[in-house]
Amino acid sequence: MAGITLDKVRHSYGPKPTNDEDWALKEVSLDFADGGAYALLGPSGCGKTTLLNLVSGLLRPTEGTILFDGLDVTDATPEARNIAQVFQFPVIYDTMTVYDNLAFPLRNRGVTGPDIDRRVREIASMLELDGMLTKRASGLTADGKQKISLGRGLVRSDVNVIMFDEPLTVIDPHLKWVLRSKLKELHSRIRRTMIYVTHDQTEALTFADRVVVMQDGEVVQIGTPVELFEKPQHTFVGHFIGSPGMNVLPCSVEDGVAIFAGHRVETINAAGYRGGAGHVELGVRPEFVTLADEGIPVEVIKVSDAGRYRIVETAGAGEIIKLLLPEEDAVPEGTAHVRFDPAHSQIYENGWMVNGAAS
Ligand SMILES: Nc1ncnc2c1ncn2[C@@H]1O[C@H](COP(=O)(O)OP(=O)(O)OP(=O)(O)O)[C@@H](O)[C@H]1O
Repeated sequence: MAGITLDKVRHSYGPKPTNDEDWALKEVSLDFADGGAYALLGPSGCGKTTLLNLVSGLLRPTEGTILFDGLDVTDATPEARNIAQVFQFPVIYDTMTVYDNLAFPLRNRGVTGPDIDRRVREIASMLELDGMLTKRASGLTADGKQKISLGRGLVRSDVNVIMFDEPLTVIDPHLKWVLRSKLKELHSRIRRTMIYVTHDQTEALTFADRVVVMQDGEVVQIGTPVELFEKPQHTFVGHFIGSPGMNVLPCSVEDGVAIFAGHRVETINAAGYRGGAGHVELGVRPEFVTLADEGIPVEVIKVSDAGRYRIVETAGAGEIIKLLLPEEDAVPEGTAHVRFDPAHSQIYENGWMVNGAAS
């Protein structure tokens, strides 16, 4: 196992990067702790696969250094880095049996005898493949084949890190949540460093202890699922994580208090704001907006069912403000008032949380 460090790593696929857009990965410095479960989360094209391939050694960074347990591996091959990687689509040998597919990475590394049988059966049982070990892989469904791929990634006990690149894409939706929880359980059992790439927040938040949120080739926040929910350091994180995402409203700050639509709004961080030339916004998640007898006047414009809650979409001061209402509560008609929880309201300047690190 290994702790992995990226020190000022940048990557461009073109030969002479000059502009900001030329970098598929802008400067990234981060640590993946030994034995941690991480997710790289962000929309398509934000640089997740590029970052993963830099760690695995499939790509060499244009700039910067990659260390495994303090050792510089920037120029080391994927084989020398001793990693296992599971891709989006199954990578298996169709003509081999399920058993031989699972045993392959072990035999390839010189493992012999009873150790192979023990590991193969252990992994097959975890992935519920034990009933089909003697079948040829070609006869399996797409789900079954991807399970073999996962098994091949998990079977070796000597790897430094196991990396998953959108591994559940071809999996049937019903099986997805089973495998998602299974991977989490596997991580708790084997405590190997794992990095899981996805654009799906549910997958990231279920699997990872810490999530690395990316946008436009940059890491915007690294945090636990709770930290990303409660203290989004960037409005992008607020939008991208949560369903629905955080309300982001234009505001000003006067004497350390945020002003939205002429109303004073208490926040966790406006008191420390010294003012500047930046664009200031107020962020509050729908979970922390409530209906009140007085406050900011709004009109209810849409109500949708979300299980135990209803999502109530309101319009106030030309902005959409969403809130969650317990299903037993009555939906107001016409004009209503909303209130923001001061402990969960925060201001942002140019997208970044004001005094983020200090709060
Ligand atoms: N082989 C390549 N050659 C040139 N540009 C590339 C190459 N691979 C990726 N890119 C570009 O680098 C940027 C980051 O791509 P990357 O595949 O790392 O993003 P991603 O977040 O993994 O996206 P997705 O979820 O769609 O796989 C994108 O602008 C992409 O077009």
